[in-house]
Amino acid sequence: MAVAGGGLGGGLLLSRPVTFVTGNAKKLEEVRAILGNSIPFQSFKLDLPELQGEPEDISKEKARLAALQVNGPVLVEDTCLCFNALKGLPGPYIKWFLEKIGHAGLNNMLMAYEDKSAYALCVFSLALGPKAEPITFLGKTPGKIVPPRGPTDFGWDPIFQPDGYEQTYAEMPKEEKNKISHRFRALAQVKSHFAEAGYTFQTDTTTI
Ligand SMILES: O=P(O)(O)OP(=O)(O)OP(=O)(O)OC[C@H]1O[C@@H](n2cnc3c(O)ncnc32)[C@H](O)[C@@H]1O
Ligand SMILES: [Mg+2]
Repeated sequence: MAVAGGGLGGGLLLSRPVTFVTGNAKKLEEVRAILGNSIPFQSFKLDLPELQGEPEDISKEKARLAALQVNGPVLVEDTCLCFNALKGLPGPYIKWFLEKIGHAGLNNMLMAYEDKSAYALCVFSLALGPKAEPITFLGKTPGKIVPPRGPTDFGWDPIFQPDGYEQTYAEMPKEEKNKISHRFRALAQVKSHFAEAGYTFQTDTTTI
C-alpha cells in the first residue's frame, strides 16, 4: 500500500504524488488548468474499463482499477451528461451515445419533450492506494441542450449551454468554462479535501 502515516505537518505522507488516470487528453488539459500548482500530480494515459450503474459507483470502480494499475495514490473522474426529460439519461453512457448518434442525434432525442434542461456531472474519485476505499467528489452544472454551436474539439461542449450564459461550453473561452464547469466544481471539493487532509508527498513529480 502506498500510504504511510505521520507525514510532515500532521497529514498523511503519500509515497508519491497522486496520479490522474484518464484516456482523455482534453480532460487532462482542463484538470491541469484548474488545479494549477494547488495539488502536485502526475498523469497516466489509460482508458479504464467502466462498470455500468450509478455515476458514483462507476467512478469509484475506475479508481480501484487505476490504483491497482499504478500501485499508488490515484485520482480519476467520470463525466455524465444528464437530460432531465429522460430522468438523467444518457448520464454515464453519454460517451457511447455521442459516438454513435452525435450532436444532432442527442438533440433529436429531446425532440419529443419540451424540457431541454440538462446537467453536466463530474464525479472524481480519489484512492490513496490499491487497498483504500475511494472517496468521491461531485460537481454539477445545470444548463440546457441546444443545437451545436462552437468548436467541436471536446465531446458534447457544443450542445451544452450552462444556465445564465448565452454561449455553449464550446463557444466560451476556456478560462470561462473552467470557472463554472462541472469539473471545476468537483475539483474545488478535491482541493478542499487535500487542504483539510494535509497530505504530504515524497517529492518525485516526474510524469509517468
Ligand atoms: O478515460 P476517461 O477519463 O474515462 O475518459 P473518457 O473520455 O472515457 O470519459 P468518460 O468515460 O467520463 O465519458 C464522458 C464522455 O463525455 C465527454 N466529456 C467529458 N468531459 C466533457 C466536457 O467537459 N465537455 C464535453 N464533453 C466531455 C468525453 O469526451 C466522453 O465522451
Ligand atoms: Mg471513460
